[in-house]
Amino acid sequence: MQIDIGNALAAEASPGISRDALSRLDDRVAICHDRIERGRDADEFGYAALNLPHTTDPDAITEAVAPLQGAEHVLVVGIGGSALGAATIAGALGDSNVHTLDNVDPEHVSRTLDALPLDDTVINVVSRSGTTAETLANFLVARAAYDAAGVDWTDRTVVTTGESGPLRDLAETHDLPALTVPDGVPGRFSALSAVGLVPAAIRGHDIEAVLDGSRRAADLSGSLFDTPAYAYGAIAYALDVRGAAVNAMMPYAESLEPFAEWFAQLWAESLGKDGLGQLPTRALGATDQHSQLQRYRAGPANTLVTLVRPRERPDREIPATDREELAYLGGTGLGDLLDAEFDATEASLAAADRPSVRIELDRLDERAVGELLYTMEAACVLAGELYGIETFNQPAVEWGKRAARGLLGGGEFAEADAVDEKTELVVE
Ligand SMILES: O=P(O)(O)OC[C@H]1O[C@H](O)[C@H](O)[C@@H](O)[C@@H]1O
Repeated sequence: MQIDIGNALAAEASPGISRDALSRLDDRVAICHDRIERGRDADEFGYAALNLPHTTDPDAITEAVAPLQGAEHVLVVGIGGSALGAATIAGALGDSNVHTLDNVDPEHVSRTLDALPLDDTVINVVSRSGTTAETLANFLVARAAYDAAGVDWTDRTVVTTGESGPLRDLAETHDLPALTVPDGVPGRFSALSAVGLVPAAIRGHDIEAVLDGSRRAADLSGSLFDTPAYAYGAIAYALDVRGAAVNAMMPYAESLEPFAEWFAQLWAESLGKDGLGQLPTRALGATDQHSQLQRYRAGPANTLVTLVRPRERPDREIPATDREELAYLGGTGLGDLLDAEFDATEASLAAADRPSVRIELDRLDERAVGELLYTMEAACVLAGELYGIETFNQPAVEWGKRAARGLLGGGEFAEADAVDEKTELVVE
């Protein structure tokens, strides 16, 4: 994997960072790196996630799910960090048989359950805390659908959860295979544990190769000039403090769309604190060249565009045509066209002095997705150190969770009272 930060330099873009400032920033990166390494050595909360490439045991996961391997479909019931890692891995591997129930939109849940052959679908219910309302509600609904279809859900359910809690108890009651979310690993940093890997293992993907790829990125040095993760984290931070408050994640591969969603959670929940942090937005190349690119290039100069692509992909030829105006397309591939669009977008941003970063993966496979996930996690941890914020908590999100629970009568939560204090100015 390669990260090219050339188009984020001040000589090319505004906001951008000068080479001198980048060298000075590298001194701070070295200090942050020491902090990160201390955290990793002590397996401190959050920092422990950066040890997962070495601490996750792929054989234990494969063994636990062995009776369920070969299932045609996997339904992940989880939300946020308990769903997006698995979706990213399955997406990158082009596996459309890993489905996610995260939102509690009743129409979507019904449509998903109705479309699946439940007797050939494994449920992987995932919740670190074991208490998340959306996940538990969707799990109860899914179980009822299995019952209604005369399919025994207890034969087809794997639980991934913390050491204790309601889901752990449920696994014990029904003697379900249960994997543990490792201690010290927040949900959004857990993709390289059982949380992200169980669905891939059930579907027969090479999860050892995912971990192997992540190990390629896990050798962090103290300099941004030889650690791609630090280069990305440092550049994103430096451009944010110089005015790039938005980070548009724009992969040029449909199968990386879930990755952009995963990245958005990682970046927003980890770094959006104390009035700081970039707003991650999601875009898809080439589709969004025909919509959002207008804003990136000619709107307010507050956006860093992160372009991601595989260097190699299976191509599909565009048939030749005798129509003269289409002749340039004939005989090339759709992939060639996509690559040309990628290069054109990058150049068009540079020509307008707008910053971008180019991330290139060798190809979309297990190793590449492992490397990409780890790189972004380490980039995020570094950025958190540079901002001087607490990267691994999410108090603003917890506030909303408590308010919703209070409203549903799930306990006394002061946050729920705020709902009655809403100011209205209704126009009909
Ligand atoms: O894994 P769970 O405990 O169910 O949590 C699922 C999600 O819940 C919250 O919204 C947290 O802010 C997320 O970081 C977390 O990923």
